[in-house]
Amino acid sequence: MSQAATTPTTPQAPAHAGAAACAAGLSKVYGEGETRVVALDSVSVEFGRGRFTAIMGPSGSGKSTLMHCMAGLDTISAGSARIGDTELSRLGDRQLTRLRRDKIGFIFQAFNLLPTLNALENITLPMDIAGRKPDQQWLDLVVATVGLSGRLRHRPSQLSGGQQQRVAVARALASRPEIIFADEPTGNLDSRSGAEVLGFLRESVRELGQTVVMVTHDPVAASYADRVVFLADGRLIDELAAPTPEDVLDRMRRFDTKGRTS
Ligand SMILES: Nc1ncnc2c1ncn2[C@@H]1O[C@H](COP(=O)(O)OP(=O)(O)OP(=O)(O)O)[C@@H](O)[C@H]1O
Repeated sequence: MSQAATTPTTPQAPAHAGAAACAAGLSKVYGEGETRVVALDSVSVEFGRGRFTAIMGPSGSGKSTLMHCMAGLDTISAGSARIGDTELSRLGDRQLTRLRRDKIGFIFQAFNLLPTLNALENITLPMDIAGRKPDQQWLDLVVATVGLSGRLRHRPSQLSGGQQQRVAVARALASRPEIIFADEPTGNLDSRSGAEVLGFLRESVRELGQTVVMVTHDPVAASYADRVVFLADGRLIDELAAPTPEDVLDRMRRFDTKGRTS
């Protein structure tokens, strides 16, 4: 990565009780010698409880790496990453697996549903695997919120792309995780289905108090969030509150210009 990264505008963010997740001085280095890549360079950020945060930045800026490190899917090289009060670097593999299962919901670009199970079975699968009984009232609320009540017996192949992603959203919400990480959740959807899925994510934050962190390239998708944080060259360089698509686009253009002239 370039050494000429822009000065971070966000102050070092210490862990505090109100954050669903937080990173402090988080660095991630891949490879060594000539293949060494600093994917994250001392990133400090908090993801507030009950808030919807979008992570944006150019290709290769470290968005997925940040998400993977925060979700315990990848190890960190320096600094700290916490989910709630739990410091991830202190956990062994089995504890990390349990943490991901019990505290984190995931939504990916590919819906990752099991084709032989119907919508309801897909939604409750992670809890079935964990041997946990779903809270029926909560499950009913989640299913109603994402508008799937009439589709629960359908298999993924009998659902549209947007409906399949809504099943994935419901699956992520079903266990009431501490935090949901979504990686380009609308990347495979047309704009109308994408808007629906983003609307449901937004509603899960507003109505159900869920915490959502979403990686996206799309300024319109980012505008559904309460806050956008921007990465460039592995550093957190800026953030926007209550973003409109125009604000986000404008900010991205400015970074582009800086990148070309520096
Ligand atoms: N497993 C890996 N081994 C080596 N380098 C990696 C690995 N994963 C990511 N990188 C490098 O780390 C940097 C950040 O990658 P990352 O995938 O986090 O970026 P991104 O912002 O999510 O990009 P995109 O928008 O293209 O998905 C890139 O330079 C990438 O090449």
